[in-house]
Amino acid sequence: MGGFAMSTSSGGRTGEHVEFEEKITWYVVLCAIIAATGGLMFGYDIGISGGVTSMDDFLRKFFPGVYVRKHEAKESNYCKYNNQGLQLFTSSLYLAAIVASFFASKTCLKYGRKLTMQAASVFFLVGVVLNTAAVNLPMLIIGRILLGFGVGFANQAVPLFLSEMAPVRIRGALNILFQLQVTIGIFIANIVNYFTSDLHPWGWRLSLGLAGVPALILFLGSLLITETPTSLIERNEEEQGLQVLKKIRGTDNVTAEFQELVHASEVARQVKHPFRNLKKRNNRPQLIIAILIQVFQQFTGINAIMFYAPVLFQTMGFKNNASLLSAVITGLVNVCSTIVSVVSVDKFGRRVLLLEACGQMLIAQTIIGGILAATLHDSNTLGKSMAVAVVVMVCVFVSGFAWSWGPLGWLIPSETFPLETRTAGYAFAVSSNMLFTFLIAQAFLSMLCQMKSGIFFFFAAWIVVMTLFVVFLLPETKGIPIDEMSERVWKQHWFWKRFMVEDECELSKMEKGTAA
Ligand SMILES: OC[C@H]1O[C@](O)(CO)[C@@H](O)[C@@H]1O
Repeated sequence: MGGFAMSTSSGGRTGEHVEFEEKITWYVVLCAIIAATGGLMFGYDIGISGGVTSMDDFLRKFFPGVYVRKHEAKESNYCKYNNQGLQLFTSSLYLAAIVASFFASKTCLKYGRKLTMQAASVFFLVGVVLNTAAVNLPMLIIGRILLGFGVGFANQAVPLFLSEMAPVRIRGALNILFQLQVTIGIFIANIVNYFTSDLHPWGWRLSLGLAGVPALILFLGSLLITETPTSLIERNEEEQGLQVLKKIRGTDNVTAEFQELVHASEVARQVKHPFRNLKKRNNRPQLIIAILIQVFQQFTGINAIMFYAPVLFQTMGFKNNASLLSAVITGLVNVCSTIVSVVSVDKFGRRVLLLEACGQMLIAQTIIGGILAATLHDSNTLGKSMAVAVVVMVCVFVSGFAWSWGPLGWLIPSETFPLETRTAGYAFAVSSNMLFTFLIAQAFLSMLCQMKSGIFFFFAAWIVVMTLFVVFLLPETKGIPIDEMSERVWKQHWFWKRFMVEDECELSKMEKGTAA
């Protein structure tokens, strides 16, 4: 088995340190890249809706009222796109994904991560067909709901798959391949929109139809990849789990890691109701963090920019093409900065990236808000230099987000839950992301209309809150094997350790119960 690096990391579940031998094999990297195309589907969708909703042909067909308003000079730019139906087009996908993530947590547990990914691609493909052929609003929205099922299933299965496959030493990097593909998806979508906006009257159909490409890649690719050893062992296929572990680690010497996985799955098997178990005190730290990190990710205001960048730039007085082009630029910054995260997250750790980015995003949001407040009062356009300054600040904001809250919102929840609550706990992370993505998608244009430039100060205030959250409540998880998090992270943390005490009592009760 080919490998391109040799690594050992410490393992051992009760404080004793056992060495894991693990090569980083090409096979593991290939599986990770294929699985991460789930992120491409999600990202393409995020990027495509903003552009499509600013295309005249699309508006004329499905939202004629908005079309008329867009071209009336008297309407304030801030309110042109304020239409609940239009926002529902963007946000219905996320509503569906909230529900889907809970179903997906069950399929992940029962049928595995791989099958859940395949289901995701099938939902997505059917949704794409409906969207591309849409002749009326219901068809469009039903298509979006199916896409939402696809996204919910993929976002649940893919990051878990990546964290479980990864050798500890590069767990952060491999997991971030998911978010990297999200950003690539957004970027490709921005470029597609830039070209299709000139194809009248069917350019929007092409934009929506091309979403089928990543879904097809995920479907075909998932036939080639393996299930994770964790999931195999969890489903009583221990022998196969052992073989897969040997294959992905590139060595036969996997006994220590295998034993840890078997132990984790034995503990997990005693838990009959993972969702009920999540309510226990000792699971609270992971759950609170998984939810908050996703809520905060959305309250950075990222999707105000991702969904509505073209609309936002038009609000600032950019012409149609200039605003689509600016969205392409921010999309590129998003991809490149996520690569920074891939190479630095396992070196500098999670907290450093999150905190640095908070400073950067706070400055950018405040400056954007300041410029808009100062210049967009009387006229509907920014001067040239101010327009450039806004685009630069949007890039500063996006880059900070892209090497921190974007990827780590998925990474941290996927690496902190013990196996017995992992899929259930992770479903809360996914659904919180979807819920708050939905809220921002649904509310942003109305908020922009009401609060005008104040909306940027609103997001800036949240960034202050999330900085405090990281400083005081978020422990570092870099380089720690997932099944040792409880010992080495939660029980050591100044605040969260009080939640873990009960764990000991319960464990000993449980052990006595099994011994009796
Ligand atoms: O890259 C930006 C994108 O990343 C996400 O936060 C997902 O992690 C999306 O909500 C956002 O649109």
